[in-house]
Amino acid sequence: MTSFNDCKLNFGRMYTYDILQEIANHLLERTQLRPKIGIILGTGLGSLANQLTDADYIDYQTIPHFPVSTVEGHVGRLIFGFLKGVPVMCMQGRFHYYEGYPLAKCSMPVRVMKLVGCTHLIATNAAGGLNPEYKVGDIMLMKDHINIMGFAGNNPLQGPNDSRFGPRFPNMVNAYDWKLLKKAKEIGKDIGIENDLHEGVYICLGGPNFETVAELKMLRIWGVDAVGMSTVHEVTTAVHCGMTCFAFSLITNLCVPSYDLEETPCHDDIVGIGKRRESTLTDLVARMVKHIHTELKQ
Ligand SMILES: O=P(O)(O)O[C@@H]1C[C@H](O)[C@@H](CO)O1
Ligand code: HPA
Repeated sequence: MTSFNDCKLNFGRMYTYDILQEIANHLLERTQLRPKIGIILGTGLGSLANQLTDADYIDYQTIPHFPVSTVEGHVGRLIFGFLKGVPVMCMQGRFHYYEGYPLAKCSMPVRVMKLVGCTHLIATNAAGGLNPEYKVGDIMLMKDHINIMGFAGNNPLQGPNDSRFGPRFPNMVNAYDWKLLKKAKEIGKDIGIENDLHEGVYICLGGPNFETVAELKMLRIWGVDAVGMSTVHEVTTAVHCGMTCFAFSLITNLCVPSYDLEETPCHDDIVGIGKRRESTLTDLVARMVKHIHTELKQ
């Protein structure tokens, strides 16, 4: 018979407050930096980390209780460094549900960010563009998400609630900070990408398969603009523990609900688009980081 403890393990709830504090303390011993901003780099977006200076690199496998990244394009290390002079904590590689990790484990690093002292989360991802106006290489600022896995009873906050992180029933209205969204649109204009910039609704599916035509048709009716396999559980966890969130999707492929397609999504192409858009994405993130840093000082 399955015991309560087995359930806790199965659902990734081995990440108690004490364990997460142990991880955070371990990290704080390995770096002098005390960042307020945590960044998660999505598929193909990892090279943004190359812009960090005076950095401390901490491989996931050297951190107690940390999982490893198993997906190509996700290096698997934490980087504490300066992005254009602002200290940040950056995940170069994230954890996905399809890798076999429970959602609470996938989003565990967000709680570690919180315990390290981060007040803000910037999450990025590669996603398929379902909105017919989107082009490959566009950026979709996330204004909202649909937590379909949560609808199906799979949520990173499931299980006993530890109120040191947040309330039992957190509010998800305005999960994505509208002031940061507005700022990102201004920055988009400043750097001349306003024609490639959208705001929209993201959905995280379990993956690892891409979607069927029938699924894409359904998601369009639901008002989804971009389809991916991450971020929602990370943002849910961040909002629960009171972090301010900003997130965007790089549109790496088009999700066309048709059976007559010459091209279908492919992971290698998805990784490649991130590399192609590296300088724009770095510029956007760096300017957002600078803005948040300035706001925090006021
Ligand atoms: O980590 P993200 O959400 O950026 O990765 C997306 C979803 C899959 O992991 C992968 C598919 O190529 O890219
Ligand atoms: N579907 C789901 N996840 C994705 C896609 C997609 O088309 N592209 C990048 N991540």
